[in-house]
Amino acid sequence: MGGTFDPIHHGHLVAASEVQSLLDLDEVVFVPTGQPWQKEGRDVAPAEHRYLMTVIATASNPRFTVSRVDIDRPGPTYTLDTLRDLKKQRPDAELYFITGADALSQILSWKGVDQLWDLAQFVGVTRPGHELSDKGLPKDKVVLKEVPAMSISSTDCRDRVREEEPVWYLVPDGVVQYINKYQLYLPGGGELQEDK
Ligand SMILES: Nc1ncnc2c1ncn2[C@@H]1O[C@H](COP(=O)(O)OP(=O)(O)OP(=O)(O)O)[C@@H](O)[C@H]1O
Ligand SMILES: O=C(O)c1ccc[n+]([C@@H]2O[C@H](COP(=O)([O-])O)[C@@H](O)[C@H]2O)c1
Repeated sequence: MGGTFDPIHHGHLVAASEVQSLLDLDEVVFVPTGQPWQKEGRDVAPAEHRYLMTVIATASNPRFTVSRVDIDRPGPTYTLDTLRDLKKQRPDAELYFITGADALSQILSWKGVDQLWDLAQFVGVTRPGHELSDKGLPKDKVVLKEVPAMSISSTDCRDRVREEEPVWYLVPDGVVQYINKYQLYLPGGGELQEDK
């Protein structure tokens, strides 16, 4: 499952857990984006913070892992590269790429979309406020799944932190504490050790 995870929240985690169970997947690899080019113009927290929050959020699930392939690759993040890198690391694996309904509806705008279908199956999952559809997508490469509705977005979590409203229970406890520790999403916050 690829995502900017700024921050990772229970919508991501429930979707991943549900797809793991429905498809009986051995592993769900969370892949935080390096430079999410379709989010250019937005302030995105440093990749190391997003990576570490993803590690904290997934640590207790033995089937969840986190990959650095996208944050360690320079330049804009393209799923074409993500899937090629994951395939190199797991040559025998059958890959499934999990996306929410909003991301799936944008997939035709992704780099080299025609080549994506040969690299993985795509699993589109329901997300409140977004229509889940495989219109215009190859039917044999895309599967649609209903997951428990979690009306949570990273945008809302960031806004809440900024407004000093709670994000408890929207994100895992360790992620709340991480956000507080580094003052993420607050003016002047989010500095990493090496920034200083
Ligand atoms: N509540 C949710 N339910 C189902 N899927 C979700 C949910 N939130 C995010 N996703 C999916 O997870 C992937 C990564 O999402 P992303 O990290 O951009 O989170 P986001 O909440 O959409 O962030 P932002 O609000 O900053 O745009 C995308 O495929 C997205 O569709
Ligand atoms: O490959 C692309 O061109 C592309 C364009 C936009 C998004 N994606 C991927 O879609 C996933 C969700 O992205 P986002 O921006 O909604 O967090 C993440 O893995 C991104 O790298 C990929």
